[in-house]
Amino acid sequence: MESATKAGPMRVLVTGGSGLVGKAIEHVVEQEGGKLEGEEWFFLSSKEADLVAYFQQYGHCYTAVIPTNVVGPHDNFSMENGHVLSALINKTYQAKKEGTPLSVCGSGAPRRQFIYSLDLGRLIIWVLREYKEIEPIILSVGEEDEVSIKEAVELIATALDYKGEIHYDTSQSDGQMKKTASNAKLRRYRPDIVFTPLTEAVKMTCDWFESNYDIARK
Ligand SMILES: C[C@H]1O[C@H](OP(=O)(O)OP(=O)(O)OC[C@H]2O[C@@H](n3cnc4c(=O)[nH]c(N)nc43)[C@H](O)[C@@H]2O)[C@@H](O)[C@@H](O)C1=O
Repeated sequence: MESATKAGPMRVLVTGGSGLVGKAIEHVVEQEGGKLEGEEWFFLSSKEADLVAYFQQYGHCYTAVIPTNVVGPHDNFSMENGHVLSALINKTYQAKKEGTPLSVCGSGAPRRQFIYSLDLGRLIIWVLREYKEIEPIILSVGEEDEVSIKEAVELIATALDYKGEIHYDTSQSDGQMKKTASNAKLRRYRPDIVFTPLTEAVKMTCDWFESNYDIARK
């Protein structure tokens, strides 16, 4: 850590700990233009955020991003502890294969905003290069793009061509009904941004899961 801080100018960014965000950044850097010369990036998971003080001490520029729920390839698709859409993609895939009903936790009524991981990766790279504030920035689709879990389940069923029964298990927790986040600050900086529509994001993630079933985390 100490030698890293002494290596020269760098940007430090605190993100959530999710593996798919790292993969998305890797992909964006490889496919859409590598690191510029002289750029040093350092990512901290939110669990390591206390290290921020360490970087401040050495005068390095840091900031934090706050993404909302994420969907995309390379996530953990575990039915027990995956993020909601990834867990549901795997559950739907298995239900189709086994001819069993799809079981969704809770009523399906809670609402969430989902950002496609590659959109998030692009935004994180923009933050590293251009965003100079220390105050965190929410990286999210708009409030108008919030969907219910039930609507998201229907997108997955269509993408995977699942025509079986969908059971909403209300003995399981709904969690928070809403966590609506405003992307007004992001919009002020980046009025040009066009987010991948959720239908496409879900379809691309389902296609990736089906094609990479053997290697997917699950
Ligand atoms: C990024 C994000 O990652 C994590 O969140 P998450 O698990 O992806 O999603 P959540 O907690 O925002 O919502 C899940 C909603 O969806 C329903 N639901 C239905 N069926 C399944 C299911 O099969 N798995 C899961 N996980 N949820 C299900 C479940 O009842 C609830 O209403 C958190 O660390 C959160 O703090 C955070 O920021």
